[in-house]
Amino acid sequence: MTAQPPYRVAIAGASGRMGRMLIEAVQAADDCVLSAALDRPDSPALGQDAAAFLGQPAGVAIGADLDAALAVSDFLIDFTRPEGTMAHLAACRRHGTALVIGTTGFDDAQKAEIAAAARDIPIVMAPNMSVGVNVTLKLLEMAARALAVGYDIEIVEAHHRHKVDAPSGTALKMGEVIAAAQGRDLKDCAVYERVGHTGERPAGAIGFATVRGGDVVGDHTVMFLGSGERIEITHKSSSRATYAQGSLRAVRFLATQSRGLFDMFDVLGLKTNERSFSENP
Ligand SMILES: NC(=O)C1=CN([C@@H]2O[C@H](COP(=O)(O)OP(=O)(O)OC[C@H]3O[C@@H](n4cnc5c(N)ncnc54)[C@H](OP(=O)(O)O)[C@@H]3O)[C@@H](O)[C@H]2O)C=CC1
Ligand SMILES: O=C(O)C1=N[C@H](C(=O)O)C[C@H](O)C1
Repeated sequence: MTAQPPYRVAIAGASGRMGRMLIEAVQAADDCVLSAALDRPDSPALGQDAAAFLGQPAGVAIGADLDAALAVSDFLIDFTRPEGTMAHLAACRRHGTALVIGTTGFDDAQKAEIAAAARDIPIVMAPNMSVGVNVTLKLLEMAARALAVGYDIEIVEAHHRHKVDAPSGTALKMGEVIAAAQGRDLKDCAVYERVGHTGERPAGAIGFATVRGGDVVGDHTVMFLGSGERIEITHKSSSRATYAQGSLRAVRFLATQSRGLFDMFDVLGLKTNERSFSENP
């Protein structure tokens, strides 16, 4: 697609935590206009102005008619739940609408369906749209290569009490990036639970621990635990605005793509041609 500014952006999950943040970001952006705002058919928010919470109405009512919304939009930004995203994906494919997916918690079949849709439409999908987290992922790649032998790896994440999936999409992505940098597959080494008589820690495991409570926006720490030292790499979000700004960067990136599945490394120019662990022992 080659959309020209102002980009017509529809927001799904309009009354959610991220939906509101995205509406505020679109309203503040010079090169975007809010073209539609979507929520579930049974949402009490239907019919309300999408930006009423800002005290400055957008002139766009929150609706549930996906086809009507996409008919007037170039882009859809989706921060909802996996089942919502899958419905939005099918509609975007029908309409040729570019899609930014921030939702987390997809299973393998859903991920395969998203990849298949990307043969027809351009999609950016990332479990974390913030610049800081994506730079952290690059730091983790480097640390994982350098600390591949003799260091146990544990990933600890904390989020607000309303989060419904665990571990977070970001924590899983960190595990994937680390495993890949060491020439491994996370599926073969992830440990998600420990309770009772667990026995000693298996060599090579990548462990996950989850904290839920209060209003924590999103904290992630990766520990590389060796003998006599440990390295901790931490990212802490203090505002959801970073996710919204990253999503708008994804929109601008997609404006020049006709199809394909991209991530925030593509959007931020962080893709590198570093040799893999197996090529670079
Ligand atoms: N990639 C990133 O950078 C980030 C990703 N996220 C992810 O985004 C998602 C949303 O997070 P958050 O905004 O906190 O969640 P909220 O629960 O606050 O908002 C979700 C919104 O989506 C709506 N929704 C829920 N299910 C469906 C459905 N089946 N179809 C259509 N709409 C639906 C909700 O409506 P209702 O309230 O009526 O259920 C609500 O408006 C999560 O998966 C989260 O992990 C969050 C922050 C950053
Ligand atoms: O649900 C959230 O809030 C967040 N979800 C994403 C995730 O699962 O990684 C990103 C961020 O951590 C906030």
